Amino acid sequence: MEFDTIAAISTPMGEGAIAIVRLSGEEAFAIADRLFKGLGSKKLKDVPSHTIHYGHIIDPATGETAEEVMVSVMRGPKTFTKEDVVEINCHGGLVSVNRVLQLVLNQGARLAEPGEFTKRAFLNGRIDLSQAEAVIDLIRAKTDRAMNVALNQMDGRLSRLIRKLRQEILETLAHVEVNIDYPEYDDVEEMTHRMLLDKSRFVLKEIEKLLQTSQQGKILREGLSTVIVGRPNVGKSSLLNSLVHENKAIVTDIPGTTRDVIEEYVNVRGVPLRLLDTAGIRETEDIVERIGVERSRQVLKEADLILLVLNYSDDFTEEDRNLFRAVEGMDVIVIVNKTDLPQKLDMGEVKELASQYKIVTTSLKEDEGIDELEEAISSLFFSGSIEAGDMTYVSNSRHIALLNQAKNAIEEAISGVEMGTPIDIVQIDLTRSWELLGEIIGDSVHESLIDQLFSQFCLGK
Ligand SMILES: Nc1nc2c(c(=O)[nH]1)N(C=O)[C@@H](CNc1ccc(C(=O)N[C@@H](CCC(=O)O)C(=O)O)cc1)CN2
Ligand SMILES: Nc1nc2c(ncn2[C@@H]2O[C@H](COP(=O)(O)OP(=O)(O)OP(=O)(O)O)[C@@H](O)[C@H]2O)c(=O)[nH]1
Ligand SMILES: [Mg+2]
Repeated sequence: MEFDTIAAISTPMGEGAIAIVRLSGEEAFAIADRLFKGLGSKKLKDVPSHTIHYGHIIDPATGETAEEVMVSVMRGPKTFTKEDVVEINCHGGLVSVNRVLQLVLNQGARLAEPGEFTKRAFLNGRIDLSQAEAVIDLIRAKTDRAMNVALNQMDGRLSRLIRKLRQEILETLAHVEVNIDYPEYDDVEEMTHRMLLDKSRFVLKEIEKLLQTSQQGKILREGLSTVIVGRPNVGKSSLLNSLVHENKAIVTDIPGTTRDVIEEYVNVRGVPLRLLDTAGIRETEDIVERIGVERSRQVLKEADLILLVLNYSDDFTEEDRNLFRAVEGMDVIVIVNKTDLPQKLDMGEVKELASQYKIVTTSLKEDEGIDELEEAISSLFFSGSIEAGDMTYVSNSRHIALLNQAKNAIEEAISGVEMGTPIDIVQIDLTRSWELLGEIIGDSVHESLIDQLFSQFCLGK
């Protein structure tokens, strides 16, 4: 495939030691050669591939030196994009790289769109769609485990498994075709049914196995959505601050301090939490607070984990009881806070209501109980057993949705065979599952989806 030559700054905007302007495409060497002056009169187009060269960038309009650089030269197809790639390593700092980028664009390169380098790696066939999506996950990974999941997917593990399943389905379909051609043998129909069932059940089991990893996979990728709830003034914002080890949320002794939902990412012993501090839930006349309380109820519904905070130095109220009702059936840790103050709370009542939950007592003021809470969170979700190392996880909602649809199609094929539905109907279901699995790796996906996926990348990636 032939594309124009693109360029972008591939390092973050800001001061740093080095910043890179990357070029990819047919004209990459020619454009670089019009700007680069190395020692002697060597031309980048003539140097061996995968070598790096010291020299200067000269503004052709003025003849003045614009930058002192190192230039990497990589000839396609053995490059990230499979095209000719030049990377100009500039001094860090915004003026320097922007100046070099501008000169490169003046020479005919086009400014790359976000994700366009990776998109080319996909369009030129170096990686498939799920591998490209893993590149985004890798950049966004907030913990070691999330990074390992992304690395595995980038390495093509998920792709290989999906390809294997598609191959199984294809072979099954081919066998059915062959058998249909020999209807004169009596046992052919019987054989066809047997094989269809065996193969479909095998594929179904593999898809189910993958889907079973999706909950943990999603948590590793997006963080466990953890909502702190409790009556006003019990110490919810203090809890958020303790867990993130920073004063992120405003804490005062005025009930109703937090008005909006506050979101922070924190890594608790390898469990990535997306921590949400909410407005204390109570009936209120204050309009701003009321909106906040409504939002608290909203985020509650989407939570993976609830941290329900009670006040040790206050009576158990009807509002507390309502909270327990609101979180019924969810994963909950009950936190009894302010144990440094005199006890008023009836712990017997709490223990009764929270019989199926873990209860942790804290004094956030005295910095007590946080260790126990962190322990409770990590043991609740990983029971110490999760290791991203060797597992193939599905973590991407697009993949999960497609796997679920493929699963449904296979299930329909199976029940079709069992109920004696005509074989051509069963073939349609199997073909559909084959297509749905194909969308995961980007065989048979719509162009607008591809554009939308790559636009999530950062500039220069
Ligand atoms: N300077 C720099 N560092 C970088 C990147 C880059 O583009 N530039 N990468 C950008 O993300 C990552 C490295 N990823 C890469 C993946 C594949 C190839 C590549 O050339 N693959 C060839 C085989 C190369 C060979 O055999 O020597 C291929 O698969 O055909 C290059 C970089 C991280 N570090
Ligand atoms: N004595 C004592 N005071 C605490 C403790 N934890 C929090 N506080 C105090 O309780 C008050 C309320 O704390 P916040 O963290 O703002 O409570 P909140 O639940 O976020 O309150 P709202 O946002 O109004 O719903 C503040 O004055 C805190 O300093 C504790 O363990 N002991
Ligand atoms: Mg608060």
